[in-house]
Order: sequence, then C-alpha cells, then structure tokens
Amino acid sequence: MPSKHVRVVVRTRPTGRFAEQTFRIHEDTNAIDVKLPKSDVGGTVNNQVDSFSFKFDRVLHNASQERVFDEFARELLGTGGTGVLDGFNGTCMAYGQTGAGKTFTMVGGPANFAYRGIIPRCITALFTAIAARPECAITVRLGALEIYNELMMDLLPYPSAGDTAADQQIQEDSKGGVSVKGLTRRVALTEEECLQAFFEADAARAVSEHSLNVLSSRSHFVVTLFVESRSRVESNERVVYSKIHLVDLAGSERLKKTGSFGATLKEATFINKSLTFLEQVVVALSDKRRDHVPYRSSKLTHLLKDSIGGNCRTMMIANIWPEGSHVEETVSTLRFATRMMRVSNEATQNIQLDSQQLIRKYEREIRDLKQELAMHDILSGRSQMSYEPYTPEEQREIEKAAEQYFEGEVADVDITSIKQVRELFQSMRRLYQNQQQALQSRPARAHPSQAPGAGAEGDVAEGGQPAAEGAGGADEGVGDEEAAAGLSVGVAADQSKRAKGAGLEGGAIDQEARAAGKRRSPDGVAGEQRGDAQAGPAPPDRQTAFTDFKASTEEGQQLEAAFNQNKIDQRTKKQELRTVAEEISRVKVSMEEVKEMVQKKQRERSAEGAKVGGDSSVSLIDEEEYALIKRLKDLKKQYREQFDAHKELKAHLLQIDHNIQKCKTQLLQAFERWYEEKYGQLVSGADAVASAAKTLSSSTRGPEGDDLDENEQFDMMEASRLETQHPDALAFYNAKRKTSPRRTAGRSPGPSPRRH
Ligand SMILES: Nc1ncnc2c1ncn2[C@@H]1O[C@H](COP(=O)(O)OP(=O)(O)OP(=O)(O)O)[C@@H](O)[C@H]1O
Repeated sequence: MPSKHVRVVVRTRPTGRFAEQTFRIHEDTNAIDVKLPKSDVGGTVNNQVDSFSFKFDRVLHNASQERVFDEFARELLGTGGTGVLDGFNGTCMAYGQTGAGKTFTMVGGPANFAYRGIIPRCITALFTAIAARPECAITVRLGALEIYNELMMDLLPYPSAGDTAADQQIQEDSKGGVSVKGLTRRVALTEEECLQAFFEADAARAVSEHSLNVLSSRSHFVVTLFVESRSRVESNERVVYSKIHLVDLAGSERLKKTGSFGATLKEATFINKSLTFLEQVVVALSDKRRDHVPYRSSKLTHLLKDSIGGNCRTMMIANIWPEGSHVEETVSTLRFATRMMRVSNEATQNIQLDSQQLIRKYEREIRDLKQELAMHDILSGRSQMSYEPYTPEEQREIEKAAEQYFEGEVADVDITSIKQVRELFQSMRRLYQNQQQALQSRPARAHPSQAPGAGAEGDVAEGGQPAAEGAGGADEGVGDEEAAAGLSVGVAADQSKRAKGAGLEGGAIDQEARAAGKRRSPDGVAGEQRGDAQAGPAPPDRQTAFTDFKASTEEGQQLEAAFNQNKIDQRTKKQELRTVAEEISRVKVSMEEVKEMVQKKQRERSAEGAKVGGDSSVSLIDEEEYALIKRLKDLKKQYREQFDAHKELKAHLLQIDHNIQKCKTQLLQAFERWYEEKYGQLVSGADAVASAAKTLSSSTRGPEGDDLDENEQFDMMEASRLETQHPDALAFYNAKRKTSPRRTAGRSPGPSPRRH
C-alpha cells in the first residue's frame, strides 16, 4: 500500500455556549476558522496573529456517534484486500483537551446502545466482516492496557497476576514492530465475548473528578484487537495477521482550570508530559530533515511507534470543545491535528509462515523429488520431467480428471509422476471439502413434522404403516448415531452417519476443533496467554483431555450427567413412541378389516333390497352389522387417542433432542475453555464455537414449565425484545450485563491509587 498521511477528523462537543464569534465551522469544506479575541499583551500596537484557518480530512460538527463511525472510523477496517482481515494494521486515536469528548467518542456513553463509541462499533463490524469470510479461520484476541503515571498496566490480567499487575514492558521485533511483553490477549470467539472483554477493561480504567469533567480519564487507554487469519480451503502455511489499536488518550489540562491537587495533580503532570512527548514525535516526523524520532521518550510514543509513521493505517479524531473559555486549548488541539496530518504511514501486509508447517512442506518436497528422480531413471522413454510446481491451468486439468474419475466417466487416471499423484490427492481433498461444505450448509436436520411418515394424520389414515415406521425410524437415526459415535471431541465419527441429520453440527465442531487444535500461533501468542505454562510438557491429545475434563472437573461431571440423563429419557420416550406407533398400526389394520366387513354387510343388504324391489337404505340392519358399526366407532376413537398420544410423545422427544444439543454445546464449550485455560491452546476456530454458542444462546432457556428465576425471565424477555427490535444490539447488551459497571457519576476518591 502506498504511504498515506494520517487521516484526521475534527469532532466538536455539542454545547449550548458555542462561541459563534470565535469559531466558524465549515462542514462542507472541512475547514475551521478561529478568530481570537484581542489581548492586551501587545500594548497599543498589537501585532499578535488573531485568526487562523485549519483544514482537515473531515469536520464533524455536533455529529452523532453513528455518523462518526460510518463517515470516518469504519475506514479503519479497510476494504478490497487491504483491510484488517487481509493483514493490514489500523490505529484510531482520540486526542483533545480534557472534557472535549474523547472517551465519549471512543468508548461511548454509559450503557446506551445508540451512544456506543468507536471501539464497540469496531468490534461489531469486525465480527460481521469475519462472518462474511467462511473460507478463513479467523481468531480475534483482545488486549487492553492503560498508561498511568508512566506505568503500563494490563487491564485484563489473569487472576494469578493479582490486582497489582506489574508495569509492562515494550519489545521490538526485527522489523521494528512493537508489542507489549506478557500482555494478556484474551481470545474472543464471538462478538459478545469480545465486547465483554472490552467492557471489563474499560471498567478497570483509572478515572477521577476535576472541575471540567466528573469522570476524567487519568490514563491513556489502549485497546488492541489482534486478528489472525488462515485459509480453511488451502492447507498452506501462510498466516495473515494484523492489529487494530483503539486509543483514548488522556486529555491535556491546564492545572489552574481543572483545580487539580494531590494525586489528580500528579496524574495531570504525567498526562501533560506524555502528550508533550507525543507532540515532539509528531513534530519530528512531519519535518523531513529530522532523522531521529524520539519514540523512546515515553511509553505512549514507544507503544504507538507502528501507528505514527510506521506500518499502519492511522486515523485521529481531534475532539474540541468550542466554547469561549476553551479557545486556547482548541487552537492547540487544531494545531496538533494539522501537524498530525503531515505524518505519513506505510501499511504493509503482515504475513507470517508457520515454520513447523514450512519445514514439513520442504521435507515432503525433498522426498517427493527424490522419488521422482528415481522413477525418472526407471521409466525409460519418457519425456523430460518438469520439477516446477503446477500452474493453475494444470491443476485445473488434474482436478477435472479427478472429477471425471469420481463421476465414473473414466475408468482410470493415467499416472505419470508422484507429483501428479500428490496433486490428484489434493484435488480429491478439495472436492471432498466442497461436498462437506455443501452438506453442512443444508439444514442440519429435517423437522420431524416434515420427515416422511412423521405422524401427520393423513399419513397414518392413508397408509396405515408409515406413521409407525417413520416415527421410530427418523428419530432413531439421531439416537443411534449419538449412541454409536458418543460425544467425542477428537475421534472422527463414522462419516456415513455423520452426514445424517443432527450429527452434522457436532461433527463440524469436532472437525474444526481438531484442525484448530493442531495450529500454532505464528508469534507464540497462544503461549503468551498462559505465561509460564509455555515451557511445560506437550498437552495431551484432545480426546484424552476431554475424558479427563469429564472425569476430573465438577463442571464436566455435571454437564455429562445432564447429557446422559437426557439420553436415557430419549431412549425411554423412543421406546414409548415405538409402542404407540405399533398400536396405531394395529388399530389401523383392525379398522380396515371392520370397515371392509361393514361395507360387505351394506352390499348384501342393498342386494337384498333390490331383490324385493325395495330400497336398501330403509331396510333394517341386523344385530351383526350393528355390532360391526359400533366396533368401527370404538376403533376410530382408539385411533384418535393413540394418535394424540403419539403427537405428544413426538413433541416431548423433540424437546429432549433439543436439550441434548444444548448439553452437547455446553459441554464442548466448557471443555474448550478448560482446555485453553489449562494448556493455553486455542482448540477451536472462532466461528465453529461461535456457531455452538449461537446454538446455545438460542436454547439457553428451558422449555415451558422450567423453573426460571426472575433474572432469567427478565433476560429471556429482554433478549427476545432485542432480537425483534434491535437484533444488532443483543451482543452489546449481553456483554454489558455480564460486566460490572465502570463508573458511578461523581463517585468519591477510592482507596486505590489508580481508581479515584
Ligand atoms: N458528542 C457528544 N455528545 C454528547 N455528550 C458528549 C459528547 N462529547 C462529550 N460529551 C459529554 O461530555 C462529558 C465529557 O466527555 P468525555 O469524558 O468523553 O471527555 P474526555 O475528552 O474523555 O475527557 P478526559 O480527557 O478528562 O477524560 C461527558 O459527560 C460526555 O458524555
């Protein structure tokens, strides 16, 4: 990507005391004119410059949060092959005087979906973009830190680190990229998990009150989304990775104005000092003659080295407070923003090769080449072998041959080299994966009411047998499959069974989990997650670990017990269903027989009537016919009763089936969490577990009659309301609910030096 200057937007804080004489805001031309009131300092002849004009990439006056994101910050995620998911870094930071609205812009207003800021919106947009790339296994991790009094604190430390997480250190890699050593990177499998991690970090920030802002941020807040993407389709070693820094800088403040004292004064001094260093870096970068940039002068500038003048697409929001009393601060912010626009960045794609995979690939290649050469010697009269990799056209040819072979159009494929055999296998795998995907994209299992002979009244009445067969048959498919395959995380179930109905979903999760379990992070990120466990012994295979999880943890035992209980209920109900279905068939057969006999009687009566020239309908029925009609009536009643019982049982079974799925998902998710905590490895692709989580969230609540406490009932109502009214807000509210609130307006200084 060619170098680009830092994109800058100016956002005004809405105010009823807008200084009209001083500020002219031109949204149409993205310009701001400032006319300073004359000061007496210059004496009688005042030569002070008193008006300025500034031009920016964008000026947003009294704009809504939505507009700020859509018209400016969304660009951060990038598009068309140059986005975050394609391996390009992004940074968005808010700069401005205290109280100008930086936190409102980045984080948002408290607990209101419409007021959510750029960070939560970015998270949502990121997960939406991920969902649109099913061909990639994408992992998102969230890290958050604050720089408080020149100490860098992890805001999501592991419990073992204690509350007093130590000052973190910055490290640089060989390419000049910076990272924070040991910073927790919390894996977020879903948008909700990511939002929750962010809310947790936000709640842990340092805030205090001063005369210009009751909840003034006392630290620089940096949230980083680490994104890592691998192809699911190609088995290559390429890993694309990127990070998005979302920065809410602490605000510069004039100590006299804010009336700071004690700890707040000390904080303000550190804040102002670090902002001065930031300015020095920006000045150095905007001056082409300067070859030294003092990045290391402060933690903030060192951390943002990539973002300011480095490998990143960077944007800045300059927040201003356009009131008469803040003119000086506003001009200073606008000056800084103008300088920032002169800084150029060059974002390049971040690709890393998985070294293990790479070595394995080379070893394979060497072995193949050796075999190839030996074959070349043995086979005489062959044309010169080519050792070059296949071109896409040649690959397509081979794939076509594989297709023809599968379709039965050709009896054999001519083998000419080992290389070709390998390519054939690759093609076959691709074809197989396509088939798998096509199968998985089908509905996981037909609704029982749609299954052939699944109990529709007409089916039974017409066919007699199908309802009975269908009821047992369709359901048994599921039960038998699970009984055969068990609930496994590491052992492939029989494929032919897996393709049927409910097995697909579990299978997909297993497969994904296995695939992800084998992966390693390119930069040892997974290792970072668990600190000292990094150097420990290799984790057990997943199936062993799963058995261990179920046996040794309370959660595993409970979930497995619930799963097993549901399986027992399922078997019992299925047996009852089979009995009722058999009874229906028996009644149906009897009904047919009796009906036949009644009709025969009627025919005889009609023939009798014709013989005597009378009307058969008026001739009297005999005792036998009467008994038959009565029997038929009883049978019909019986049939209806059995039919209702059958329907009820089917509904019950459906519920049990649903519970089984729920238990299965919960068990797998709990295992994933446990495995990751214990062995520090990400075992499942984000979207596989996301889909499991989705299954879970759609079935979190019990069936009718379940005991739901008040909170659960409220959650259920709230979730269904949101789902219908604001489907996009569900993850946001769920995540908020699970996080303790950050702030209470006007709260008094607390005991901790970081939280006032
Ligand atoms: N665009 C806006 N719309 C509505 N309210 C706003 C807006 N910008 C700021 N505010 C309000 O102004 C107050 C101060 O904003 P905020 O805390 O975001 O300032 P800040 O620049 O982060 O300050 P500090 O540097 O002291 O942390 C908050 O009550 C916030 O809700």
